[in-house]
Parts: sequence; C-alpha cells; structure tokens
Amino acid sequence: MNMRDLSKDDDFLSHLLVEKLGTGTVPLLVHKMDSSRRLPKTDADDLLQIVRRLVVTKGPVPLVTRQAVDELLVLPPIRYYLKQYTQKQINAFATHASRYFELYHPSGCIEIAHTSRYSHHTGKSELCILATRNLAPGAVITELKGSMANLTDEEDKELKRTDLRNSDIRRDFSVIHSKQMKKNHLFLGPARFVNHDCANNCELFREGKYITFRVLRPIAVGEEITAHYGDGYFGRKNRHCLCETCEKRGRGGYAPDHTDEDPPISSDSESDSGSDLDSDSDSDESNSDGEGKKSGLNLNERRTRRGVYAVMTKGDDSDESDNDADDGAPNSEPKNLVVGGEIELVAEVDSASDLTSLPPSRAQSNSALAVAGPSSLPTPETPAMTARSSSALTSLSSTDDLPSTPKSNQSMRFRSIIATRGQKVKDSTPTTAGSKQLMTPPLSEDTPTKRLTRSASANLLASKWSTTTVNDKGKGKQKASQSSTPAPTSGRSRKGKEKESEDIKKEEAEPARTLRSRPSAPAMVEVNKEPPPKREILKGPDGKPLPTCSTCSNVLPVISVDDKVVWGLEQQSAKRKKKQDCPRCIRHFAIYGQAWPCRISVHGPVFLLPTPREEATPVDSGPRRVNKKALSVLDRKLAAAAAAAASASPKSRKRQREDEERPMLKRRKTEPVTRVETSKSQRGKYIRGGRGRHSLPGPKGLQTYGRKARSLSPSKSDIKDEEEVESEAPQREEVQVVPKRKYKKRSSTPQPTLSRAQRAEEREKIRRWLQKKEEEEAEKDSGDEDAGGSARKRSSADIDDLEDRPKKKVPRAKEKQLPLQKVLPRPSSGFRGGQLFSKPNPLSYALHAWASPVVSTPSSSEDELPPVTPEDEVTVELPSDACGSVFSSPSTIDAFKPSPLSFARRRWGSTLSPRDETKRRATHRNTASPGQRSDVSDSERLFFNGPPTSSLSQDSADGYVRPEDMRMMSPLTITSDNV
Ligand SMILES: C[S@@+](CC[C@H](N)C(=O)[O-])C[C@H]1O[C@@H](n2cnc3c(N)ncnc32)[C@H](O)[C@@H]1O
Repeated sequence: MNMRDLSKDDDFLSHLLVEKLGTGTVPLLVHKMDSSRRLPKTDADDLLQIVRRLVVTKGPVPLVTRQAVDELLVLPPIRYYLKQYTQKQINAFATHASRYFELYHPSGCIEIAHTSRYSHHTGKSELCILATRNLAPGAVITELKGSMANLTDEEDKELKRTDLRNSDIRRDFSVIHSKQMKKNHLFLGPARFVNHDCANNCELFREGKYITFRVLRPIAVGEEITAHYGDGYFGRKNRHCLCETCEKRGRGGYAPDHTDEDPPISSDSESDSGSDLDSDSDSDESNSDGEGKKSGLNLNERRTRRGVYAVMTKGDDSDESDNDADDGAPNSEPKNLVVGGEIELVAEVDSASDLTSLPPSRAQSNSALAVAGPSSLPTPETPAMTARSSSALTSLSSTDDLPSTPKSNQSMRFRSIIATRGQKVKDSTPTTAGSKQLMTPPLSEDTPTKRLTRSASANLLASKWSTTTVNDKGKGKQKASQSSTPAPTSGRSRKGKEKESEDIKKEEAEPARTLRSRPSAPAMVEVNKEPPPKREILKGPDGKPLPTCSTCSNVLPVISVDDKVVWGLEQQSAKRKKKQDCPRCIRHFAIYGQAWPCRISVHGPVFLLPTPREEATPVDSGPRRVNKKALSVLDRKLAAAAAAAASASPKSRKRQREDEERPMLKRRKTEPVTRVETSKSQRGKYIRGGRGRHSLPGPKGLQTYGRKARSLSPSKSDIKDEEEVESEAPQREEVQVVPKRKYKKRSSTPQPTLSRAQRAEEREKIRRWLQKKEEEEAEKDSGDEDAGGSARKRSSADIDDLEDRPKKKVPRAKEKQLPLQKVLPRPSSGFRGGQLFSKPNPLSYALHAWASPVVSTPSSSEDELPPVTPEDEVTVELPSDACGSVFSSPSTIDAFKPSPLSFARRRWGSTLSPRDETKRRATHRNTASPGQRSDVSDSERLFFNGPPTSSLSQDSADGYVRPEDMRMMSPLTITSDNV
C-alpha cells in the first residue's frame, strides 16, 4: 500500500468512523493527513446503524467486522469515493475500515475519546485511546491496530515538511522507523491515537502481520492507553512533554523552571534521544520551527515533530519493495517486521524545537499518585480501580510517583477539561498563573469506583470480567508471569524509563521467547470490593460544584476546536442543575444502548434502537436460502393457483386479467393512501367501462397493433413492456421532457435483457408511432368525418370488445350530439392508459369509457383535485409517490386536455398540488434517494444506490448507479488474514 492511498483512506475512514460517530454536535475531531481534502458527504445515521448492527451481531469478530465493512462499502458516498479504485485498492480500504470497525466490537476494550491533556495548550482538539475495561499486564490490545505504508524518500521528506499556513498539514501522523533499513513507514489507523507518556502503560509490538500494543502494567477503566514515543520527541529530554507522568512529577512541560525556549543544542543532545535516530530526522527542523521561534508563542503548533517513531532493532530488515504486492492484502505490513522483531519507540531529537507557550507548572495540578506508589497497598481509601496506584504490579517507584513539587492528592487519570486558547494564553503567562483557575475549571477527579457504583451495568461488567484481584499480589504476579512477555512487577525498582525498556528488550530478545496467543478477551484485574472512597466534590472558581457527567462522574469537559468552544460552556450553564452526560458517555450510549462503559447488553444481542431503515435492511444481507420446505410450499401454492385459474368463470378471469394489468397499483401498498369515496347519489349513475384488453404497442405491438391474445397469466416481459409504455405514455405530449428515472418494478425478476440503448430506441419508436397516430387523429377530428366513419374504421376486434360493455348501447347519434366537455377520468379499476392507444379517438373513447362524464368548467376547482372515481362507495388507493413523481408534471396537471394522454397523466398524476409536488420532489431528492426508501428491496437498493457520476458534485449525488458502477458491487474479499 502506498502512502498516498493510506493517508487518503485513513482521512476518510477516521472521518466516517470516528468523527461521524460522535455525538452529532460534538464530533471527535481527527487531525487529518490532509485536512484540506474534500470528503464525500455521508449520513452519520447510516454509519451509526452499521456500527450498531456490528455491536449486536453475534459471531466471530472478523466475520462481524467484515459484514460491517460490506455494509459500509455499499453506501453511495463510499462507492463514490471508491469509484476510481482498483479492486486491490478497494481491498486495502476495506481492511483499513475493518480496523476502525473492530474498535466498536463489544469484545473490545478501548475507545477513542477526547482528551484535554494537550489541547489546553494548543487550543486544538486532541484525541486519545481510553480503556473501557480493566486490563492486566501482558494483555494484547488486538483491536489497536494500524496499517502501514512504505515511504519513499520524497514522501518521507514531504511528511517532514511544515506548511506554515496550516500547521496541521503533514504534522499529525505516525511513522514507524526501521532502524536497520533506515526507512520509515507510515503507520495509520486507530493505533495512531495513542499518546505519549513518559511512564507508558503499553508498548508497541509486533505480532505476526500486525503491529499492535501490549499492556505493561494494570490499566483501569477510563485510563488512557499510552506508549513511549522516545526520549526526545517533545524536545530534548521531552522537556515539553505534557503527559500525566510529567505532570505528576513536575517535569517536562510542567517543570517549575520550564520555558518555552529550547536550550542551545549541546554536543550530547543526540544522546537524549538514543541512538536510533533517523539520520535526517532534523533536517527540516529549523524550517518547521521558524515560525514558533519568531513569534515566541505559536498557539497553532501542535508540537508534533514527526509522529511516532518506532524503530525495528532486530529482525529481518531486508528491504521490502511493495509489501502488498503478493497477496493483494492491503494491510500488508512491511515484511521486514518479522514476528518477534522488536519494535522500539525512540526519540527524535528536537534540536530546534519551537515548542512554545508551555505554561509553568500548574499550581492546581492534581497528583494522582500522591496516595499511590509501590508501597501503597490498596486500602479502603485507595480508589478501587485505580490500578496504577493500587496495583502491586505497578512499575513506578516511589520517587517516580511522588511528585517533586507539591501537588494536590487527587487522581487525575481521566481528565475532561479542555481549556480554550484564550485560557491557554493566560496560562502561559506566569503572572496569570494564579488566575488560571478562574479561567479553567480545575481538573476533574477520576474515581473509577464511583463510576462503577453509578452504573449497575458497569458493575455487572466488572464482576463478570474479574479474573484477578489487585490485593492478591501472588495471583497478579502469576498472571503476569504466565505471559511470555513478563510485565514489570511491583518489586522491581524502576531506575527510569531507559532501564525499564532495556529490561523489556532483554526479555523479549530471549530466543526461547514465544509470543502469547491472542487472548479472546483481554485479561482483567478485579475491582476492589472495598467501599469506594467518598468522592470529593470539585468546585469552580465561584465556589459552586462543577457539573459532572451523570454517568461517568467526570467533570463535564469544555471542548474547543480551533479556538471555538464547541461543547461545554453552554451545556454547563444551562444544565448545571440538570443531569447531564459528557459527550463520551452520550456517544457510548448511542452506539451500545448501554451506560458507559458497558458494551454488552444484559438482555443478550437484541438490538435496542431499531429504525425503519434497519428493518428494511436486514442484518443478514447475504442471499436468502431457499430450503426444500419453502419450495414445496411454493409448489403447492402455484398448483392451487393454476387450478383456481382453470376453473374460474370467464367473468372472474376477466377480473383477474384486469388485476394483472395493474401492477403499478399493487406495488404501492406502502405509500400514503388517499381515500376517495363517492356519494350514494352517484351510485348507479355510472356504468363500468374502459376495460380494454388491448395490448400495448410495445416493441412487438408495433407490428401487431390491435388486439393481442393474452395468456391467462401474462408473462413478466408483457408486464414490463406495458410498464414501459405506460411510463412513456404521459411523455408524449412533452416529448422533450423525458424522465430519466424510470420507476423500477419491485420484484426480483431479472431486468430485461435489452440494453439501455436498445430500450431507448424502442421507446423512441413508440413515441414516433404515437405521435404519428395522434396526428392522424387530429386530422380526422379536424375534418368533417363523422363518428360513424371513425367507428367503421375500427377493427372488428375493437368492436367486439366494445360490444361487451354496457356503454355500447349509447346511441351513436347521441354520442355525436355531445358537446366537447371536460371529462374527468376515473382512476378506478379498469381504466388503462394503454388501451387508449388502441382507440385513438379520444372523444369517442371517452364517451364509451365514461358514460356520464363529469363536466366542469376550465376553472373548476375539480381540476386541482385528484381524479375522482364515481363508483359506488369505492375506495381507491391513489398513487402518490413513485409514479406520481415520475409522471405528474406541475405544468400539465392543471392544463387539462381531453386526450388519452391527459387521462393517463391525470390518472397516474400525483395528488399533490404543483407546489407541494415540487417541494416533495426537492425533499425526496435531499432525504431519500430511491435506494434509501424503505419500500425498495435490498437488491433494488443496491441497484439504486449508485455513486453519483463524476460530472456531479459530491453533494449532488443523484444516487443512481450506472452499469459501469456495478464493478464496485463485486464481492469483497477480506480474508481472515486481512482482517
Ligand atoms: C500520534 S498523535 C496522537 C494522537 C493525537 N492526540 C491526535 O489527536 O491525533 C501525536 C500527537 O499527540 C500529541 N501528544 C501526544 N502525547 C503528547 C505528550 N505527552 N505531550 C504533548 N503532546 C502529546 C501531540 O500533538 C502529538 O503530535
């Protein structure tokens, strides 16, 4: 996979499956590889439904994920996006999509969330990965994956480039560096949201084809998953690091003597970052730092030097050319990253860092570990699930844990405050440090136990997954030692990060080492059953308690995106007294239907919030199985129907024929019904008529005009032909206005074998034929030809037909005397626009068809009404959507002409007024493409939901598929390897 595709796909997929799955008003804003890239508009609801189905569908994760990917790929915007892709690229996209989908599976243990940790310095929204379960050391977070792409030298340089106009561009990415090859690989996917912590709780490692994360020490629910980027990533000795550990220790960006300026590069600067630096890593640094240095305070600077650098220190570093060339698997990681190959995150010298605007040590900073440390055994006062502080396996030494500067003794593992940029500016000024508290609410306290006690489901989950107790050191150790990669133990004194890394490296380097098999569910640590400590109520500068999330109990965050507060302040002021959930918990509930952090429905895999679209789109999108039983039932039914047809009276046969000839009406059961009732006084006034059995002049009918012998059950092609002609009929008067969207028959019958061009040709023939006929009729009408003469010209078949009807008794003389009147058609059963074509004289036909025509003046308001059936108490279902939208024309609906086509048009016309119709069309276009309508079957939806043509803009996708687009619908192959 190349870098361009991967970054493009990741931008799109993170937009779809992270940003769009936010809480609607609060997107989880992802920093893109190229934020200027336009992405196809996608309906967030569609995506949410797919994820919800994934959540409730039972089955192995790869299968369920694959299904979600399949569903994603048929969405019109996605098909549009993939239109130019080759099958290989589509596969790559699908695989990358599966990485994001996997995050949401109920068996997963992490989530992507907002974090306030860095953005209060940058004014930008930042994301992080949080644990949604307790994780024990050695657990592999299988869903935290990424896809890799080789970087050419040019691309590598390009990624280092700083766009001074937009510091986002090319800055927020992850790169994995192969030390031996001295080559970089772009590493994108959910794993890229892992932030750095100087005392990281996870490590990046290679497992088979994947690069994923392994837990180093116990992680509690709500705790952030962190990795170590290296010692020089955030300036020399990470002096600008804003991680929690630095905050606790009063180091990095929180050091009391911290300044935004970087000290001059000393000769040993390289040693800060270890020896694994990319040789040209700093080649562009001066350039990138220029702006920050000049201004002294670059608020837009995200402090991303170059992304995560993971260095392969051993393993097969043979050069890979195109790592996805072999199997077409898009996610093929570079082959040099072999199993067991050690990946080390190393520092990148930040010799000329422009990391600015770092505030001095936060006076009000909390220190989570003031009560923790290796010596601190779990006590009733210790937060039960504060694994880091209570676990005997914690790797932090007392000196590490206890801050060097006085801090508050609150846990700050899960913060939710994001200050605005304005606050940041104030924060960065020492003189205003004291007033910072006034501007920025104090950091939230995270008391996981409290969270659990607030949520019964969470308790359930916790108890369900409990495997070890943190009180039981031995057990915990045993668990850790069971893993092939021993996790740091509590007894081990920590002599700094480097020492720890060394130890881990050593252990991993042992030849006998085998990678642990992937746990089906991550190992958990049990919650402390002790009563939770009383939660301290955090108060704002006004002395009032800060609003907290009613589910997770964190202080409600203030989230700002590009200097704009997008969530928080309004909600907090308006709902200060009301119960309110934080965006994270709202999002969680929207996806899982359960209170955070529970993902498993206590009622089993029953979907909680079905929607009409869900019902219309069954979870099982695969072909339905026809079993023997169903077939025998079908056979029986068919036999019974045949027998009934054979024994039917001529009258009932006739009725049956009529019914068969009206497929359009039958189809629209689901559409709004307009009921028209006739008055009793009208009863008996009208005689039945207009039931012709004349075939329509379809492709065949052109040659055999006239009565066509029909079989009892007309063939499907007959019906289709009729439909086509009916569809075309109303267009005759507006030859130029040829509706492009033809109503598709809702059935699983195969589409006609005629090609589009052929059909168009046939239609054109019909149109010409009709026009010719009309002209002939017009000539006849204009002449002095009498009705009898016209009648004489009719075929005997037509006469026979007419003789069947009561109206044949109408004397010819009377017929002739009738003045030209406006005749309202009746849309009752029996009227067929098609037969009008075989009786080309509209007036005579009308006289026969409508024995007692309804006369109205041209300005009659009846014109505005839908066709009324003057039959006895007949309730008619009038079509109002599918056909109406195709055939009714606002311009012609009022202009009534007593021609067969007018009849047809009005017969099938929409019941809406022209204005309403226009409005309805607009809404219909905007909200529901044919492929989205619930009355359209799945197969048709697939057919309809084509991507817009390239000539259309993204936003004006017409939702119709072109034959050439069908390529996209070829089944995707995601092998289990890929997923
Ligand atoms: C690989 S990304 C991690 C995800 C990132 N937070 C986001 O929202 O895209 C790395 C970026 O996260 C931020 N970051 C992560 N850890 C940090 C730390 N300890 N101190 C300061 N910034 C950090 C920096 O902006 C860094 O460039």
